[in-house]
Amino acid sequence: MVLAAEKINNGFPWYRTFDSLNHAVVIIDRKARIVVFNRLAERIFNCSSFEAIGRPVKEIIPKTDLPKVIETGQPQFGRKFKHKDKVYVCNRMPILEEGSVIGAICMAQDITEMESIAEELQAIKELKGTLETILDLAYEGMVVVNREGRITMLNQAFATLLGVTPEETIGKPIDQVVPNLRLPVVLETGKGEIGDIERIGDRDAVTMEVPIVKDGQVVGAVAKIMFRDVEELNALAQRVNALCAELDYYKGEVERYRDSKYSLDKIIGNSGAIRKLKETVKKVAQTNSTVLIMGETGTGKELFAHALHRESSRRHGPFIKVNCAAIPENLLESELFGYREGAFTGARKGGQIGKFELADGGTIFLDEIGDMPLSLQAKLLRVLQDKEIERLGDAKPRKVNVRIIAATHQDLKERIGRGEFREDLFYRLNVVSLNIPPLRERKEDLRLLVNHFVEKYNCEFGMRVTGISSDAYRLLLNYHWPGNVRELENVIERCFNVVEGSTILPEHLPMYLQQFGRSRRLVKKKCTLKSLLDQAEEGAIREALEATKGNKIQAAGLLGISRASLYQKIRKYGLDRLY
Ligand SMILES: Nc1ncnc2c1ncn2[C@@H]1O[C@H](COP(=O)(O)OP(=O)(O)OP(=O)(O)O)[C@@H](O)[C@H]1O
Repeated sequence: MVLAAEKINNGFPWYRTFDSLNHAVVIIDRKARIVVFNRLAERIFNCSSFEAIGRPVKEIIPKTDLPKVIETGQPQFGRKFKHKDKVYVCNRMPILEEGSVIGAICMAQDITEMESIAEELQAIKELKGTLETILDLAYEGMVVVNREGRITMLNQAFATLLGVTPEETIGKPIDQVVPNLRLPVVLETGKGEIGDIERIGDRDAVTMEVPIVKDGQVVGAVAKIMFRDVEELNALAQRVNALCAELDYYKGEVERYRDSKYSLDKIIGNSGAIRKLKETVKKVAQTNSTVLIMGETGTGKELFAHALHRESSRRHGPFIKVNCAAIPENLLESELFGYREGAFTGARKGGQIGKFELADGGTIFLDEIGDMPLSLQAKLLRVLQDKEIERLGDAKPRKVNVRIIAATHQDLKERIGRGEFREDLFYRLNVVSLNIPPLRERKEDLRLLVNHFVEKYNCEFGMRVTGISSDAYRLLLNYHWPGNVRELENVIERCFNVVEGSTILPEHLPMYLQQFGRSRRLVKKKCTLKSLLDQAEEGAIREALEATKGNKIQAAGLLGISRASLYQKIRKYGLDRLY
């Protein structure tokens, strides 16, 4: 820095003092020409003092107001200005000599950092204000204490419970304000306590108390009221329990009804009738037509209904089965169509969705349709025509996108004749019909079915039965199977309970089957009682020997006769060559 009037004051370079200040200093004379330009000024305005001194200040700092100070003689304090991304604050003052202005001085300081700190502080202040408002408006009561257990914050909700104002509690020890809270213990142990029931004001509240930990040290603690009243919690728990129970009920219902278990390949049978039915199912599955499945009990009607659903484009939708015969008549309507809340005494709150709505986008299987009451038949007819349902007690029609498959073991024409089934409904349902013949009319399927069930029960029982003896099979073949495939399956399952070796023998079959075989033989031959008894005895001995693989001791045991007696009878019937 160079000074215009050099080295006065005993040669001490006093002007150097300006360089040691952490302010930028610019001094001008009466004509606004620069006389002092210190080192910081040089750096800020990127101009050396050598260049600046003697030049009009406006040439070096065009925006400065310093000449105005000379004009007015008035100082300016705390003026902010920006220069190259930095913020400065400056004071400008006139320099006086004997009352007249002989120049002016400007001292500027870089406050960029302070500015950003101030901005941050402002943001924090605003955030604090917002948080305070949130805490005060919060429904839950909240209180914060410092390390000493003195209250630093208590929100309005808590204050209301205590009947005080938040302000009057600040700074007070927590145990004086809320004696029952366990905050002092939490401060001591550093462990949170959640779900305690504590008396606050005039009620038992459920609280949560947790320490505030900073750098591993407990610096305070906070308590929050989770439920103002235990009763509130009880009510909530009851509500949650009720909702869970309801959810379980619906989950169970959906699981029970939604799943269509059987595909076409699960239907066993190679008879012409079964093959043709499978072909029809594949074709019909591509349409939305209503299907009526007819057949005796146990012929596999439900199996075909499942397979039809699985083959159709609705396979990802629900498959809902309704057994019209199993549901009491007075409940069937609400079961099928649902009901509105308050539709009848005992109706669930919120009403209930019916099976038709549950099947939306999928298939509804109306099993035992022949048992549907006439009043409901009329309603079902409307659903078939309009594709919409009405919940019980609710006149608002609801569109449903459902494919209907109905099944019956009854002769519907006969029922129509007796006035028990609507003819118009029969024709609406019978758009496509599948007639499943009884097992006795397709005995060629018997072998496959037997093998299938033997395999199934081997898996279920963990056994290794390889098959059925020819005698036993003959008995099955001769039987008329009134219960069809279901009955056959039951017979095989029963055999698994009694079979000992790897083959199912006649005596493993139920007695009625064994007797059925014999009585048919006997009736055909028109024998005398004596010969009938002999035949029965011979048959029993043969079966016992077959079952025991010729072991006479075991066979005698099975028949409940002595070994000697068995030998005698073997000889009598000429069986000694065979066994
Ligand atoms: N072709 C088949 N292949 C394999 N299992 C079959 C067959 N037909 C029937 N079943 C079995 O027989 C039992 C009865 O079948 P399903 O319930 O489908 O008969 P249904 O005709 O609907 O009887 P119902 O009229 O009594 O309701 C089931 O266990 C089923 O798995």
